[in-house]
Amino acid sequence: MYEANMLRLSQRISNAVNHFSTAMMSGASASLTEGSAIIPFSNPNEVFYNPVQQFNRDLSVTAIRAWSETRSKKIVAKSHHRHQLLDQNSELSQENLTKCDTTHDFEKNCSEKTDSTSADNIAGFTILEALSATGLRSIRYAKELPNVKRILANDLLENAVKTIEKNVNYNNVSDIVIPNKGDANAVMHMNKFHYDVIDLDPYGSAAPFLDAAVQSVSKDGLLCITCTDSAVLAGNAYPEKCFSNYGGSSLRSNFCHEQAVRHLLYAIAASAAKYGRAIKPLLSLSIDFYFRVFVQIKAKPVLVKNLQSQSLLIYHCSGCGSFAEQPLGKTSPGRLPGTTKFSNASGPPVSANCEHCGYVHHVGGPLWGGPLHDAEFLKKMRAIAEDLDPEVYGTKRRILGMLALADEELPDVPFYFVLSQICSVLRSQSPPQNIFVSALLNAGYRVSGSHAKSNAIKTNAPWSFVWDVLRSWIKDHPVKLENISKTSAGAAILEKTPTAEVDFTFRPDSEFASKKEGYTRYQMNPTENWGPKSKPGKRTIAEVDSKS
Ligand SMILES: C[S@@+](CC[C@H](N)C(=O)[O-])C[C@H]1O[C@@H](n2cnc3c(N)ncnc32)[C@H](O)[C@@H]1O
Ligand SMILES: [Zn+2]
Repeated sequence: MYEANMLRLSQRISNAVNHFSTAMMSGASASLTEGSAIIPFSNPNEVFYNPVQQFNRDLSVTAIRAWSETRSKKIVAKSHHRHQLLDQNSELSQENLTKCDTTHDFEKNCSEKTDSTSADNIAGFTILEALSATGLRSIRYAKELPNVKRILANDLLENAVKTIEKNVNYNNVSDIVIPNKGDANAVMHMNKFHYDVIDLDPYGSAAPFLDAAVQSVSKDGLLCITCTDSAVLAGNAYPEKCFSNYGGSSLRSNFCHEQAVRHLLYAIAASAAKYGRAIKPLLSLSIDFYFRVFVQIKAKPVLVKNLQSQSLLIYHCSGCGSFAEQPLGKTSPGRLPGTTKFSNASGPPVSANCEHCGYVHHVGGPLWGGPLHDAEFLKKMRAIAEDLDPEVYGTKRRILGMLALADEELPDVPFYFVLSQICSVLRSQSPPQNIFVSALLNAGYRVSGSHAKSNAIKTNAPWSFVWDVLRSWIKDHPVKLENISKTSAGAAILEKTPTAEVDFTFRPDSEFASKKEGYTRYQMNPTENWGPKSKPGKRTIAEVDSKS
């Protein structure tokens, strides 16, 4: 199944790019089809195109559809409610009608109000693609998203904007997509609360654009944000750079990919908070070499108060890899019913040295500690994805796989460990994953995988129990003590005898549901040079070919 999926994906990339490069070499004009868009090329160096990001674009079309359908439903429900209120008070309705007849301005206002309940106006929304390159994404949005009213396809470069114009005309979407030359930040700062959807897909980090984006997006609008600077966000070499770009220090850890997503969400939330806006992450993913989040912006200052308790530091043991969260704030019920009290959290959750192995902790963060995804949104998106035409959406199976994984993640448990990696601390063979998971479930703990890493385990079980499970396993599957250094973290953990009863009886629910659904769950890098694409002008046909 996995090989077949890989082959299909490689073939799609190869077909798209071969079509392009073969025609180029013969001097003929060439075009590339992705989704419903066709992009003609005359020179591979003139613009940016990264075929491996088709997943990002397919996923984004699906996510924006899910957001817009939910939004339309809410607007219709609100409008019905308003009409019901008006009907109940016929006197007031009559008064309004009379005023409409007599006052020009009010008439206009009334007709706008009437229009605003018509199906088109209710669902219509605007998009800013702030860093557009070829316009491919905007063209796909125009063709594939029902009810999109207007899209501004913006780029800083003259050449890129010319290409966007050419592509927009070629695809007959000039009634919807407006090419624009401008600095993304200037465009957003000049249009506060303006765009219903803002898509940021930069080279590297989106950090320089966050402050403008959180202000330019409309109330309940959607931010779709990519970051490809994974060395900063998920690596351990640049904690200071992560701190300056995203407001939190990165750590070397097995959970670095989820940590990266949480750094990005924290940076968006911290930017938004300054303007009385709060974030609601709808879907937050670590994908291949980049991160992509879909975040709704709520213009409710009262929600901003939660940011302190939704932010956390992470203590990570340098010896055994165990970790503990330190929330920065605490909420509790206020004195008056329905109110909330906000206060500082108590801590720290660990001592200077790890209680399990004695090594020191490193501190990372602050980062976003709230949920990564919204369950309702995932349900909606999965339903939409089920109906996608695989001929148009070449990455449909992967979208379904990724959404299934995201959907089963424990929403209130940040981070995860990888069984083989904690076993290597003890120089032990890994128990089968389902047996290990069964032991946690049998003890009453919750367990899930993570979309961010295959074989990851998220659990609310305390580390003391996790180590006891492995100590109990080792009793029946002994390790060679001579292979373990006396000063190692593993030796310190194995010195202790297990105190908890561990029941390894197999549980059917230890097999994660997403596995059974047969979708592409974890994509391996299918091509050479898999990664972010270089800027235009730096590529050759050979480089483009090497993708095939
Ligand atoms: C990674 S590409 C965008 C790819 C595109 N979104 C897609 O899906 O194919 C980044 C683009 O951002 C543009 N860019 C870089 N800095 C910018 C800025 N400050 N304002 C507007 N555009 C900018 C670059 O010219 C480049 O075309
Ligand atoms: Zn430790």
